[in-house]
Amino acid sequence: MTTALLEVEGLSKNFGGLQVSSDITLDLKAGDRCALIGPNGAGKTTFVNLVTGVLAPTAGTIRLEGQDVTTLSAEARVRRGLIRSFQVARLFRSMTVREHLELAVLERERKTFRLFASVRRMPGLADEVAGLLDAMGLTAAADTPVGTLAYGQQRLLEIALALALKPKVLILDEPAAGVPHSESHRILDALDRLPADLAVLMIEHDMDLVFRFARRIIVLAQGRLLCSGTAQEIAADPRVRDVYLGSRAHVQA
Ligand SMILES: Nc1ncnc2c1ncn2[C@@H]1O[C@H](COP(=O)(O)OP(=O)(O)OP(=O)(O)O)[C@@H](O)[C@H]1O
Repeated sequence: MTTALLEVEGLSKNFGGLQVSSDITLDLKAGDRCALIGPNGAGKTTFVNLVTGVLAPTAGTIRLEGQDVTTLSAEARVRRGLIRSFQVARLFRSMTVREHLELAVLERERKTFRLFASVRRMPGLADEVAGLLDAMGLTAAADTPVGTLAYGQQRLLEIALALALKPKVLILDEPAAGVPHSESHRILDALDRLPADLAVLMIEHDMDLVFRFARRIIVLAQGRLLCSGTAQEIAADPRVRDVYLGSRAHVQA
């Protein structure tokens, strides 16, 4: 039996009187390809913030490789291999794709920014960055400033940056955000090349991508785990249809 890399047990979060996450229990094992879905306001972002340490839970436990990390800082969780993809838009627009990846590798090695001038002398750095560029299909864009990248390339860089931190558990937050539907196959191709033993949890609104990527889909509704299953099981589950239709009716009301 494969041991879980991430175990979440009884996780709950209240904001004042509002319960936004309710008693969520799930786990991720090496090689998992999971997606977390649910209508707007279901609590997906809150769940990710709890797991990554941005928010403190009201109740529940989070374990990484069997160790309780519930009270650890977000940074300490990153050091233990729990990585969430982050938005390139927040980075330096004039720096190139390659420079961003070099910085991310250095960050992992805990070098400081002022050593950037000597970055290229770090043994293995160029090869590691070349490998990340290749895996994410970004080699041709290596010397492009991040500010001029197309959305699809930005999303690929976000995944590459997360991989540079050598994750064990990777949380992909909307990896196809802003990417035209016709281009989402590029994201899927890159996701197919993720390290096989990585545990991946994707939060994504593009259901086509979710259904093609995930071997297990977890559905949240009103902060609770509604059900989980394969793409076929989830697509056929009337409860899932109900929560999505219910939320649309609510939005239109
Ligand atoms: N800091 C907060 N204080 C109070 N309520 C909050 C806070 N953050 C989130 N909420 C509420 O918690 C609920 C879940 O929000 P959350 O952003 O986690 O949902 P989501 O599933 O990620 O939604 P979306 O798909 O729209 O991003 C919403 O009703 C939201 O208004």
